[in-house]
Amino acid sequence: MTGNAQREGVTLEELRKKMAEFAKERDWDQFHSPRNLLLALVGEVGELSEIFQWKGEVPRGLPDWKDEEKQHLGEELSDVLLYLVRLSDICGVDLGKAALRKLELNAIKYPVTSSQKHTQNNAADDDNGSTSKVGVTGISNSDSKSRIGGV
Ligand SMILES: Nc1ccn([C@H]2C[C@H](O)[C@@H](COP(=O)(O)OP(=O)(O)OP(=O)(O)O)O2)c(=O)n1
Repeated sequence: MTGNAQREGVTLEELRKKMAEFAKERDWDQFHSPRNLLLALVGEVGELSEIFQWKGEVPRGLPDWKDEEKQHLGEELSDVLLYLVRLSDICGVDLGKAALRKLELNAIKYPVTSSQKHTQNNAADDDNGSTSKVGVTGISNSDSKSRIGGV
């Protein structure tokens, strides 16, 4: 099995258990309070932001980035994820379940309109791969009138 295949199989539950073990082995449970973990999470989001700071907009897939830069990005994304998983655990929230439920709520709040379906079909046929603003933002014209500034 390749490294990639292994990584694809990682579950939130595995990460939750590993973070719990990591803290226990070091006697760090005492420091992993909800507030401390939240602050650590925000700190790591700051470190993640620094990677993109002053670069302007960058294309998807980061084609011009060096391997070391992408590796660093992966490390900061991981720190954010690991603290988020640990914070959820310490707060007694099943993050996977909560996220699936939130996706369902999002789908109800932002239903796919027939015009968006039409746009997506057109985009699939479009050799340039360009999509309309509706497809890119996920906000339909009618939604945007009521939601921009009001969400
Ligand atoms: N009390 C702690 C300290 C660290 N970690 C774990 C979770 C993060 O994945 C990582 C964070 O480690 P650092 O605080 O050393 O942060 P960085 O790895 O980002 O290092 P630096 O800030 O030097 O770039 O270690 C943890 O669980 N609990």
